[in-house]
Amino acid sequence: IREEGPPSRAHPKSRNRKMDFEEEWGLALDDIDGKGKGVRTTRIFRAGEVLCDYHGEVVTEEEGQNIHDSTEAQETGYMFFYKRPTGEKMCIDAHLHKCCCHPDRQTFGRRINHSRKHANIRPRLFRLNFESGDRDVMLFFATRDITEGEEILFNYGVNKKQFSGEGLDLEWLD
Ligand SMILES: C[S@@+](CC[C@H](N)C(=O)[O-])C[C@H]1O[C@@H](n2cnc3c(N)ncnc32)[C@H](O)[C@@H]1O
Repeated sequence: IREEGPPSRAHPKSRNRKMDFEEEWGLALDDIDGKGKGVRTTRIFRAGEVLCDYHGEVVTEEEGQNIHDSTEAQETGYMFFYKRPTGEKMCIDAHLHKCCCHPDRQTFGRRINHSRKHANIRPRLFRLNFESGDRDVMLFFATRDITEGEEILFNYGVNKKQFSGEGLDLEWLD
């Protein structure tokens, strides 16, 4: 997954603390024919709205490549390579199912499938200030109104050669 690059909304009032935030926010994990897992909306999202982030550990491209090369092939699809406006090449590593900041729950960004032709969200890079310091955050925005129950998809911006680890049957990489 490769991309270049504030609005954030207040968290909705918590109705059920056990519910994953993103489920409450309007996203749910689902089995998608021929794609494994994917993410669907559970409410309408308006064009321009933020759906979620691509959550993971921010590392340099080189570190990301090393992790990629030493990780099982089926886990290597969970890495988002991008370039900062300053030109630095970086990677958000989400190959682990749970991250160290949310060890009790899964995040949805890593489960979003690819489509070039039917993408309905797009990633944008932000540099946000946290108590722990400034951090890169990749947010997904709706590119059009999205109805309830739609699968959310974004353009990975990769070609078949970059996915050679998965074999030659990559018709899905439209
Ligand atoms: C970031 S993961 C997406 C979530 C993944 N489907 C899962 O079950 O965890 C990327 C991997 O999902 C699969 N994938 C993504 N988009 C797809 C599509 N349009 N059709 C089929 N498989 C897809 C590929 O195996 C890819 O390496």
